[in-house]
Amino acid sequence: MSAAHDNHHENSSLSKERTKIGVIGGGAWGTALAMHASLRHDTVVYARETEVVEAINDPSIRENTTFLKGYKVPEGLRATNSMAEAVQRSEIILMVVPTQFVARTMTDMAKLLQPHQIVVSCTKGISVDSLETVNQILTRVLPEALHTRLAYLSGPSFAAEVANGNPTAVTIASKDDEVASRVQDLLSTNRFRCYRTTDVQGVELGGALKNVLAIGCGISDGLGFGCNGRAALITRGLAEMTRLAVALGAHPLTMQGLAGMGDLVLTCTGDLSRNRTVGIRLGKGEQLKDIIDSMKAVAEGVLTSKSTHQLAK
Ligand SMILES: NC(=O)C1=CN([C@@H]2O[C@H](COP(=O)(O)OP(=O)(O)OC[C@H]3O[C@@H](n4cnc5c(N)ncnc54)[C@H](O)[C@@H]3O)[C@@H](O)[C@H]2O)C=CC1
Ligand SMILES: O=C(CO)COP(=O)(O)O
Repeated sequence: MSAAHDNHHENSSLSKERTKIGVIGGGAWGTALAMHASLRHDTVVYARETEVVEAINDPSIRENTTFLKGYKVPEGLRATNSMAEAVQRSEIILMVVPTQFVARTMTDMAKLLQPHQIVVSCTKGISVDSLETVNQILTRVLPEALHTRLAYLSGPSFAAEVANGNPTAVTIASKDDEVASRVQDLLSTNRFRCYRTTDVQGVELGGALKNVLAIGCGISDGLGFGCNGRAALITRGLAEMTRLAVALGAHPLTMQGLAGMGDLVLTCTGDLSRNRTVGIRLGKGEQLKDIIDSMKAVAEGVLTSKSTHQLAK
């Protein structure tokens, strides 16, 4: 099967191997992925916020009450305020911080990493300052020995649904297929199906660009434009995403997979989307600053729309 597609992963080959996983970032997605990983592996999540660590570890709470309220974490999951603890013990490190903090966080992490470890970015955005994708940031700030140890997880996956154990499928991208395959093996379960590809650029751009269109669809819905308008935005939006991504080196078929169309449809239609919610509120007449100020969570599409505009020009 072509490496540019989501490669099918047979259920029968689900591995039971156990390893150590560290998750960097205790927001909604970091927490949901840590909850998922802890069902199979010895997992520690690093969070900056003391209250997040305390609430997850407190036997009477066992929830990330700040970013993912309402979902009890599995028994084995532990949180820490020490990045070194989460990184140094782990074979796989899931990096789940918003785009604007990736460079700083990974510069701190660089001195803790060993070349046998694998770093999986689960972030979806394009830097507004440098117009870099996360892959470009990581290859700039991490030592060369780690450049082949990088992977990217993307696709339609609301944190709350993963935390709830709902069926989900994602794509794992790495320029080194063995690295993608290792991550695929270790993260797959019968409720969380991982496909894989070597098209890092396509997977990253799909995940970043769909957030911009989700804001657009939200605006359309907020204005009451209805289903016709939304379907037009999704369809023509996918064509625009594909043109930009291909111009930047992506494989066009990646945009038809989970990290492209899959996540675009989810985020443009699903009411759990923060980006879509920002758009709906804009469409109803609120000011962007007021919307952002009222949110604890990040809506990556706001800054990525600026980056995308620059890249398109
Ligand atoms: N929430 C979701 O359903 C999904 C989110 N993602 C992506 O995951 C990434 C992280 O998002 P969430 O976990 O949802 O975050 P969130 O919006 O729930 O929480 C904000 C995060 O930003 C971190 N943060 C705030 N200030 C910081 C700083 N100065 N330095 C470092 N980190 C700081 C917080 O610690 C927290 O982890 C984003 O790129 C998002 O697009 C991807 C798939 C699903
Ligand atoms: O990327 C996501 C689901 O795949 C989450 O989207 P939002 O950030 O818009 O909530």
